[in-house]
Amino acid sequence: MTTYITKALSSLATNGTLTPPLTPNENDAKSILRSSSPHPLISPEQNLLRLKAHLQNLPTDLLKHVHLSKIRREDPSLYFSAIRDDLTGLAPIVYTPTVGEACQKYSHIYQGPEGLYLSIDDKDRMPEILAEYAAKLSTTPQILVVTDGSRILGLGDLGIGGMGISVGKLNLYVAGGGVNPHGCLPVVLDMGTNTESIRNDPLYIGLRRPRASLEEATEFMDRFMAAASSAFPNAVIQHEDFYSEAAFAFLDKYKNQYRMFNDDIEGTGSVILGGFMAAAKQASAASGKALKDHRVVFLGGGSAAVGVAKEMMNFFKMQGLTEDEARERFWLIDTKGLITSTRPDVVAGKLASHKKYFIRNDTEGKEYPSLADVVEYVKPTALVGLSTTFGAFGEDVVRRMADLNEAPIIFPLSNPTSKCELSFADALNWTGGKVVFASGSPYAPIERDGLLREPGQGNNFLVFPGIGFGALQAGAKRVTEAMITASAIALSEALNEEEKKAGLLYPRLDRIREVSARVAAGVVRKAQEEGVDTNEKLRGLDDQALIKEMNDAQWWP
Ligand SMILES: O=C([O-])CC(=O)C(=O)O
Ligand SMILES: [Mg+2]
Repeated sequence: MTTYITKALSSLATNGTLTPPLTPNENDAKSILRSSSPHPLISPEQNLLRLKAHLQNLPTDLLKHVHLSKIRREDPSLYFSAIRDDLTGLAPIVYTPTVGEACQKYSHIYQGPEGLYLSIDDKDRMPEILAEYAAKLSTTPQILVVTDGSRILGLGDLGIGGMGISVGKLNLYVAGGGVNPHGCLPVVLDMGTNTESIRNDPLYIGLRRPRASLEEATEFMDRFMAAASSAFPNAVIQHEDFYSEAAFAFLDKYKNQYRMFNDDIEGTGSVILGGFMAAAKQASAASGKALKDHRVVFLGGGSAAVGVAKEMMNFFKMQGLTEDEARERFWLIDTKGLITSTRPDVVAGKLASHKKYFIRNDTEGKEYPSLADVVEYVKPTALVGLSTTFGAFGEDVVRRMADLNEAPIIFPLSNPTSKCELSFADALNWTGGKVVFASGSPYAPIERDGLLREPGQGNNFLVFPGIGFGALQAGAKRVTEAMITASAIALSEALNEEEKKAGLLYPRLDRIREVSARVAAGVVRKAQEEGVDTNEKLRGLDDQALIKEMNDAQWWP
């Protein structure tokens, strides 16, 4: 068996694919038969050591990802023991950035089903298919992560390859949130893909048709949401990586109807609000500027950008600003420049509806097409990137941010690293070390001026496991906006003294279980205050007791 897999993996290393599929030879087949009963002398500890040693020998992160996926299917306890043992080291393999490459090559590295694959061709049979699937499961799903693959990280439309992201998110639900792996159901809704190279790939395992229109997709989603909520009545449904228009449309449509939330709009919004609360404090301490006077420029106009900007408005409301005043703190730039009321496409009524909220009315007919123009005009204290454009925060702009600010806040958040607007090293160099930094994908710490500088990772995995787990534990009927904001506040309060001293914006990854329990407790508390909880056992507990309940409910490998 091992030789077979080693051969397959080395073919993947040299060709980048598993083709042609290798067939085990006679000896391999014999060893497969022999290995079917457990070896009496092998302990779980030794298995873990063996897995680590094997991973070290694999030459690329993708091969490590593929090997770990196999282990997860065969032995979830070993898999999650490995992640528990070294989350910081393995998160970049099982999650971003490597999961992005795994989604791109999904049909090439496919080794068997990992969850529920639903096709738009079956849209009329959703209730039967889901009921049948539910009947076959030995445990009831608690968390569903569902994508249509239409906008995977910053990598675009990957069709059925989006399954990789549903699986990746659920890895973090288990490792970070403490959800039982048997309660996790990854789902991909195959509605075609507009990426021609994927459609024409002979190995592609999805529908070879252009992506369904939003109207067709909505019809499918309506049926899926209804059937999934009826087949798994207690589950929380997380929407992931839908393209912006669909993401907003589905969130608006379903948030008051089902126990669901959108991770890119709401999860990313929460995590950046949480990090910005710490960043703004640091920057204001350095500059003496009032917290309410921060000015935030966004590069990007997608679901994550608009979701984050809306969620960040809560920061300014906490400083006493009205909604209109809070909105005035944000300038959004999409592919056509700063979004102004006088821009020709805006005048022509062609602006996507989710961006309309942030149209600037105060630019007196002048347009600002580039980021550098906007920085000169706004003189921002903070720059947030959700543009999916690698290197979009160029040297001139970054140096200018450092001229304008004692401690410029720069958050290049696009994922994976190949789409990130600015590397941590460049951010430090071009600001002379002044930057307050968080990125979406991980960067390693860097020593500078005798200090170890640790970058923040403003990735929604710091909150979505807690949001989902909290909603589940509360038996929440809905996931309300206030519950999302509560998750951000709980995250910001989870920083311990050592982390604050080290200037971190986010808690360290090795405390993720504790942090998720706090986030979950914050979510439960807010659900109770909003009257959407149904779990009476959690009512009337003080904060410490609630956090303990969340900790105790976590699954461990
Ligand atoms: O998956 C991640 O790393 C964060 C995220 O939701 C995205 O980029 O769409
Ligand atoms: Mg996402």
